Formats: sequence, C-alpha cells, structure tokens
Amino acid sequence: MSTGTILDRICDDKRKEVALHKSQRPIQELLRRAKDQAPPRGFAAALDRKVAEIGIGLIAEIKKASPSAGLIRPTFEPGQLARAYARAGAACLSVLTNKFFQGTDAHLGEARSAVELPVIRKDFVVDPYQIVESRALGADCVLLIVAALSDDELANMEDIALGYGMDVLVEVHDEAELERALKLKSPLIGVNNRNLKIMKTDLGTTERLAPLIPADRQLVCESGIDSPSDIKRMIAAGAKRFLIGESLMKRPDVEMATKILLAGAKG
Ligand SMILES: O=P(O)(O)OC[C@@H](O)[C@@H](O)c1c[nH]c2ccccc12
Repeated sequence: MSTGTILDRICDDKRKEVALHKSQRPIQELLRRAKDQAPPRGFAAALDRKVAEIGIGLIAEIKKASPSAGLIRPTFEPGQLARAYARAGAACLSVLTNKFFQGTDAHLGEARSAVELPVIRKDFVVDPYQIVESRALGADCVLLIVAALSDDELANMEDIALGYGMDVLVEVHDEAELERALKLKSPLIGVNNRNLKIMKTDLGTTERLAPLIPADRQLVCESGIDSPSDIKRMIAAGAKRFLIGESLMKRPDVEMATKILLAGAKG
C-alpha cells in the first residue's frame, strides 16, 4: 500500500488502472496496434538538431492541470497548442496523459497529428504494458521515473521501448537516483527540479546534479522554469535541453510566451 507521498498515490492508482486496461484491451491487441504505427520520430535527435541550430532544445509540455498547481489552462485544445509550440521553435512536445493532470490518451494523438514534432508520453509508467500502449498511441518517447521503479523494472521497460525504436527519458531527482539511471542505456537523463514526493521545486537540484552527468549523456532540465532568468541560470549550470510546462501553459498566448522564453535564453 501507499506510504502516502503524491508519487505513491499516483502510482498506486496507475496500477489499478493498468489492471483494468489489461482486462479490457489484451496485450495482443496492443502489440498489433503498436506494430501498425509509423516508426517513431527521433526525439533525442530532434533535441540535438535544435541545440545545434539555436543553442537550446525545448520539450514544450501540453498540460491542463497538475496536482501542485491545480487547473492551469481552462481552455485546452491539444492540436492548437502543439501548433503554437511548433511555430515558436520547440524541438519536441510532452503530452500528459495522466488523469491527475486532467490528461487523456486522446490528447497525445491530437497533439502529435497536428505537427511533425516528436512527442513524449508523459505518464507514470509502472508496468511494461504501458510501454506497448504508448507506442500503440503513437508516442515517440516514454518517461521512466527512477523513483517509481526497481533497477530490473527500469532495464526491462527501457529494453522494450528501445526495441520499438522509441527514445527513453530517464528521470532522476537526487544523486542516488542518478547513479541508478547511469546503469541504463538511454543517453537522455531528466533532472526533475520538482520533488515528486512533496511537489516542491528547487532549481538548485539541476545545479547539484549537472556536474555528475558524464559527457556521453544529455541532461534535460525539467520543471520550475518560469522566466528567462531561470533559463539563464540553468544554462550557466550546463543545461541545453529543457522540459517546460506550467509557465507556458498559464499564458493565454502560448506561442508568444514560448518565443519570449527562447529569446531570453540567448540574450
Ligand atoms: O510545469 P513545469 O514546472 O514546467 O514542469 C514540466 C515537467 O517537468 C513536469 O510536468 C514533470 C516532470 N516530470 C514529471 C513526471 C510526471 C508528471 C509531470 C512531470
């Protein structure tokens, strides 16, 4: 049972949901649908291209609400938001499909079919079934949260994702989790500035962990970036790749807000 943190609560709920999905949609059906999908769009490669082109690779997040912020964006149309982010110069999209964030599986397809950008399915993966499900939904990348999984689970789910040609973003929040992440194959290491157990954000997390990430891995600085000065601070810490949601989603004009943030990163 749950030890009471928000992460535990969401993961416990996920396990129940996955059990239900398994009974409704047998794995054979998902395997078939995953195989029928067009190949994944290269997620890490798109980040690299933007870093080479404009110095910064942005994963722009489509998120209606969150446990920490409540309702962020009352009028919410994933396709429109995806196009706004693409026009503003994002490298990739992140789409929340989790109900605690008022996300649905359909949001992923709506966003992805509106643009050519690669998309990460942002959810709480607790079972290999969800990796196949993510590919069946069209996801190009999946998130694996180290705090929520054992070493064996991480390695197994990473292998399944890589087998589909998807990228994997491995998320950590402290030194011990980083050490476990570095045993995996994926080069994309997400440092979440938000502690998912208490939902508090501290940009000092990236400053602490960035120097510990080897040169053959890529740091993705996640959460809590609210202004051009925050981006500058994170660039000074060594970040070139960013995952940003709330500060863009809460602005009525998402395209303008994204352009301002990206321009501010340069100046
Ligand atoms: O909205 P923010 O503070 O810019 O953060 C985006 C993203 O990093 C955050 O949504 C996130 C990072 N890791 C997660 C894991 C699950 C759910 C959500 C997340």
